[in-house]
Amino acid sequence: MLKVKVEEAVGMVLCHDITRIAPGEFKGPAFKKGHIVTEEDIPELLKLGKEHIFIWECGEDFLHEDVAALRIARAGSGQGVSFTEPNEGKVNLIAAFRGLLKINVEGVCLINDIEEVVLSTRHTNHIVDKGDILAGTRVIPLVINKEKIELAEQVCKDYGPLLEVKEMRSLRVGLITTGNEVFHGRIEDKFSPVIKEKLSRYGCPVLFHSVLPDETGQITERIRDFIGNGAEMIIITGGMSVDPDDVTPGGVRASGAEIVTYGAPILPGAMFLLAYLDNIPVLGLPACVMYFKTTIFDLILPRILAGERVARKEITRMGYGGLCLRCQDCMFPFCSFGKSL
Ligand SMILES: Nc1nc2c(c(=O)[nH]1)N[C@H]1C(S)=C(S)[C@@H](COP(=O)(O)OP(=O)(O)OC[C@H]3O[C@@H](n4cnc5c(N)ncnc54)[C@H](O)[C@@H]3O)O[C@H]1N2
Ligand code: MOO
Repeated sequence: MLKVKVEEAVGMVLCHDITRIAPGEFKGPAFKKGHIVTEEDIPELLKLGKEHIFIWECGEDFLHEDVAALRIARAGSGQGVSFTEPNEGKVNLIAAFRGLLKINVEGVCLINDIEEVVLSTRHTNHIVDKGDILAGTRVIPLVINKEKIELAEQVCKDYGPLLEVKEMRSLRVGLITTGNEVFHGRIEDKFSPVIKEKLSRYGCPVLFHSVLPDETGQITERIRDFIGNGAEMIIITGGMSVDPDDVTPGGVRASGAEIVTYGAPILPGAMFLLAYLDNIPVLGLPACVMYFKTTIFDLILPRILAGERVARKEITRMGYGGLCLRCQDCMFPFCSFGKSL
């Protein structure tokens, strides 16, 4: 702390509140701790009886907390992320449009490893709406050594934007319902309405829909037909487990699709299949997707619509946070389900 004459304090940072009292009218801080003194403040300060004030020794090597927070926000924000003006030293990062939030978790950890620097975020890979808060950043002291902020900026450079929002586009879907019991009319198809309703939330139209028996050849042929006719994503239900009549994975394999995974460490969703045929995603959805409100489908679909090609390694990492607690009142995404690393 340094005592300086108010006339010499322009550009310097106040290190205590300065109170104004007008009897019966007002009592409160006229100037707040952390305020940068301006030319116009001088007469006001003199009127308040302040000829000297205490300021932080904020030389060339130091940055005001507002400036520091803005610099971290600017360096860490990628496409689809805007940020607010500082408020009491804190800058909020905000979604500029609806989309899939992507966070470079490793980069965020490195930023927080820098002493006195804070970047606090939501979870990655979740859908955010326009205007949603994504993260908050600030530094702990009122002024901070410039080198720390330069280091934070270097981390952002090395790791790419730490936060971005990816736009999701709707895909035209070819839906294949398998199962002899449905095909022969022994039971009513209750799976397709669930899938159609979920897809409609993302604006994805179901262009084609077939109900097929448990026959590998027919499944293979229909996948190819749908793609040939313009389907941008194939969804197949039924026949995903290990019973003799569960032939869907075989049908997908025979189409020539590259299987990313058959099986996923997500409950519900263990019997999930993901494959790509000519870059078209082919999803085999186990019956749990029909029964449970939230499943692996809710974790994978947004990523596909955001244009990501999901690799097996990413699916295996989903085991951490992959257990749905099946709460009576589902609060997803405000729960631990799908909060993988
Ligand atoms: N022997 C084993 N059985 C099951 C296992 C296992 O590991 N070994 N895993 C269980 C898990 S976990 C799941 S999830 C399901 C996966 O089932 P499938 O996706 O193969 O579904 P299906 O066996 O074809 O059907 C299960 C059940 O749901 C009814 N169903 C299917 N499609 C429809 C439809 N369109 N409309 C109405 N009802 C439908 C079907 O009739 C069966 O009753 O497997 C577990 N079993
Ligand atoms: O394998 Mo199932 O977990 O209920 O999809």
